[in-house]
Amino acid sequence: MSATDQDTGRRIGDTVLKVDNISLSFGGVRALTDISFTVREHEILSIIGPNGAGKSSMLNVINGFYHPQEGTITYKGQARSRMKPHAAARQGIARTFQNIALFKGMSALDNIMTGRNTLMKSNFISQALYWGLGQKEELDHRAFVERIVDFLEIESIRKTPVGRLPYGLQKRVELGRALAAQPELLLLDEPMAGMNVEEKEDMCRFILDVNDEFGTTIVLIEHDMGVVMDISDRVVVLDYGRKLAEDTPDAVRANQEVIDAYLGVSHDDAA
Ligand SMILES: Nc1ncnc2c1ncn2[C@@H]1O[C@H](COP(=O)(O)OP(=O)(O)OP(=O)(O)O)[C@@H](O)[C@H]1O
Repeated sequence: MSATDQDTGRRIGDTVLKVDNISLSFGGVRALTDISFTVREHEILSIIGPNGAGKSSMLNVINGFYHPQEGTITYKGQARSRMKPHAAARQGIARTFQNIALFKGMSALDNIMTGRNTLMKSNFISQALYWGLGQKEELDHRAFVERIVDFLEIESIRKTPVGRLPYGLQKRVELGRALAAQPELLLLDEPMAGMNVEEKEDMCRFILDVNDEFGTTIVLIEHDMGVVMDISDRVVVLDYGRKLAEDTPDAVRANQEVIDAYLGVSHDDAA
């Protein structure tokens, strides 16, 4: 299960996201210090590092949840020091969260539908005025959501309230909701945390398929080194809010600083 260009026929493109000298503090806590790295179009880039290294904070800076004190994010050629999460969503950035953030009482289908919100053009007034137009848009959105349901192989649970689903399937629905926004850049925060081996294999397959079939660029945080080494084109290593390495999986695995800080010691969830 390797994600090299040769295997998948993907073409890694130019830089789509550039993180430049990002520093972020919460009061006296320095979460990120002078972090720079690039993400290329169509690649799968993993961010790894010990607990508290700043991985989730980095994703939150990329999609506008956190505003760094220093540095810039350049996405599709447009540089900014801060932006709002809905602006990031409109520009094609979607994410999932470490702890599942779904509407537990709503069906899998309706949860995935909420991912279409940023793409809905007709608001309440225009829907009232041009009922036919709003109806057509609704049908298009529903059709797209059904495609996602097919793609993620969750037909049998589409009507089930997500709170009743096993954890692995909830994670899959959350991925579906992110995909509903048709993202160009997908940020996944520990998509396989808490999963058994079989669920992890399924999720790996879906991530590779999303990347391959939709051409989606993916940045993911993952603790399972087997998964990281298998599916990543490149890996960024953080430690205490600083970048230790940005390289291919093989080079990262052989990097003595990374081994000393992270790979050489036992840590949560590491395979
Ligand atoms: N909203 C916040 N308020 C205060 N401190 C925060 C906040 N978010 C993160 N931090 C702090 O920033 C540092 C980095 O946290 P972050 O969650 O980004 O690390 P992480 O590498 O994702 O950790 P984990 O692997 O445990 O999820 C930690 O010291 C954390 O306590």
